[in-house]
Amino acid sequence: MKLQVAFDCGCNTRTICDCVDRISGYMDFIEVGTPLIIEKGLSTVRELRPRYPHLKILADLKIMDGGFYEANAAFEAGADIVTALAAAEDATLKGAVEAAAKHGGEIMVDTIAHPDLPRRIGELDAMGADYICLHTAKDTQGSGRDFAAFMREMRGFVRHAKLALAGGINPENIESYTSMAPDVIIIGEGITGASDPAKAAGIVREKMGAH
Ligand SMILES: O=C([C@H](O)CO)[C@H](O)[C@H](O)COP(=O)(O)O
Repeated sequence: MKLQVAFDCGCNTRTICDCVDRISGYMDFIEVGTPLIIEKGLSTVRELRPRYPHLKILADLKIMDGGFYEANAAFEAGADIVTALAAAEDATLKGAVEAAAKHGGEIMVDTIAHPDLPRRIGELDAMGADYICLHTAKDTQGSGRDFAAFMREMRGFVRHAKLALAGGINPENIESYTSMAPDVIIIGEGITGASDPAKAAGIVREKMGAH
């Protein structure tokens, strides 16, 4: 089980490096988050690439159109994994998968807000998504809904792709997610927003165990 740490709002290359330098022993993937890419483009990916050759870099583009072009740009900047949205057209997702094949990279398809996941997950698997991410949107995290239960139901539809889980996961609730045996656990604020990110990452890694 891999740990992806997401760097989103208010981050920049310096603050990411300050945090990664303290927690790199606990983590596997650096996520350059969507808000950061909207603010700074792909420059953060370019700056982080040479500094962390041992960590995978995921560019959270959440591609909705222009699949080949946008994914290709992120791989050229140095990303190992690029995200696209399950709600995109098949042609878009196939283009992103094609760009990944060109660069030896991978595509993570984010199912956020998709209305018919049981059907779409099967199609994503068939299109060659490397990862399928079940994702609770930041804007719904406080709604009181049991998102872990929904993910547990949906994870059964993922047959071939690696499974990633994201959205509101933290050191306190992580067992509800590790119990689904995902390939990747994605955590943003639960680590980056903690008063002691190294302590939070250590607890998370311990609870992820030897998986
Ligand atoms: O992808 C994300 C979100 O859509 C904002 O761009 C986050 O990186 C992901 O949800 C993980 O962040 P937390 O919910 O803070 O753990």
